[in-house]
Amino acid sequence: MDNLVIEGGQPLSGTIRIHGAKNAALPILAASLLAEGKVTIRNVPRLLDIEVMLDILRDIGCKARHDGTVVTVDTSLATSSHIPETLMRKMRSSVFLMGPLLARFGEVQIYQPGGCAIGERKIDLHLRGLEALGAHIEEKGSRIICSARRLKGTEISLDFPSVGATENMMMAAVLANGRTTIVGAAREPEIQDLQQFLNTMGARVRGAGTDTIVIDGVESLGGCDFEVIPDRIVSGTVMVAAAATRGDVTLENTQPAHLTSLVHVLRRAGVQIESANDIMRVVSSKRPIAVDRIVTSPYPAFPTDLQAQVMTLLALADGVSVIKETIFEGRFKHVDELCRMGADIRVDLNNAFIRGVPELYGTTVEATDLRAGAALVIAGLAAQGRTVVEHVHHIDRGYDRIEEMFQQLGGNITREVHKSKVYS
Ligand SMILES: CC(=O)N[C@H]1[C@@H](OP(=O)(O)OP(=O)(O)OC[C@H]2O[C@@H](n3ccc(=O)[nH]c3=O)[C@H](O)[C@@H]2O)O[C@H](CO)[C@@H](O)[C@@H]1O
Ligand SMILES: C=C(OP(=O)(O)O)C(=O)O
Repeated sequence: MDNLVIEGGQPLSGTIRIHGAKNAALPILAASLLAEGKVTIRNVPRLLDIEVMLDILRDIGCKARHDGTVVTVDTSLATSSHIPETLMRKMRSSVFLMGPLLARFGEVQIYQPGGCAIGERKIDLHLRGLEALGAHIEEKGSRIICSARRLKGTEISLDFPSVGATENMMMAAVLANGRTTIVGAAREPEIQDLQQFLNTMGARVRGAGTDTIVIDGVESLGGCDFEVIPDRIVSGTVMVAAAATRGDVTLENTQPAHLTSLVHVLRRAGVQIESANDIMRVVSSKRPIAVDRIVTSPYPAFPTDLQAQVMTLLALADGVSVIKETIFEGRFKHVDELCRMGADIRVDLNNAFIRGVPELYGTTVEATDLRAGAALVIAGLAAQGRTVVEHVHHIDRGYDRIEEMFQQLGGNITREVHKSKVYS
């Protein structure tokens, strides 16, 4: 397993182009299964989760290539709707295959998905939604078999605006008979991107970005050429890193409108931010100011996927900040590691009380999940001395070579590649 080695204390500066969004590309790749024809998807980042999704598509008979940032998928030879447990368990997003495979083959066999250990992450809303569309669902241990001759449009009401369940319902409903209305839908930008992709293939979906999505089923979908939106969480990570190192960084290929809640928090912390079109500039020369209360909630509120990174910034702030995590119960695993670097953070249930310290100090820390890992990289870049971040494979799920991204901005960060030992 690789490590990242960081010599901290240098302000980041320069310009960086933000890669495509993991959380948009993954459901879009799954949705490509709905097409009769070849699909070209651009701005697809080179990430572990994307590789796993392409491996699953290949395993069920599709042809899939990833050249640079362009993915081509030909689903005409897809023959199987059974996903092996080993592949299902490699990431949470394998669950996105359920809706499209059911719509296309009338049957799907999957297993409980894997993913980062950040909380319970049930899939009951996905299953209940498919049942409402007429699917018969059988659960045998971790194996789940869903079947339906043709799904039938209906009204689905989500108790919680789950991103994945909203996306799975949209993908299942596009080929259903009649109209489906999803009430209480998630409103994330990635859902709007999925709507755009489905409509480019010939679907009739509207309402994404609001809490009611209406899908009029069509008989078939065709191939298309589509470009994925920039990754707002990668943008946010870079912005926080610029602020934590008191740097001056310009982001290109970003979407300021997707980052409003983060911009508010950073401005309250005293960070200067300017934006125009798809460019943002983040400048900070002073110690950040504490932010009294941040609450993670579904979009457009503050995203859970930026909670850990912002906690690193506030660990260096002047004063006491409070962060409440309402989405995942296990998303404070970075706290112990930040404390090992000198942070003063106390957790009480889902509240973190962060008493800012003037400096963090480099040491060896472990990335326990994707965004916890990103937070530790930011801490390492801002800290005095040398930080080693272990278990980098978690970070590789969501950042395309994070060390190169920060090297471009002057960060002193390198990867130690560890080849597995061969025992004779
Ligand atoms: C690939 C992708 O897009 N991942 C994102 C997606 O994950 P994901 O789609 O898994 O997140 P959800 O919005 O579904 O989950 C939010 C909450 O709902 C609960 N829940 C969800 C589904 C369900 O059937 N039952 C249930 O109880 C979850 O346990 C969690 O507590 O949204 C999360 C919340 O913004 C982000 O952190 C992830 O980065
Ligand atoms: C939790 C995340 O992703 P996933 O849903 O793919 O595990 C994330 O991107 O921070």
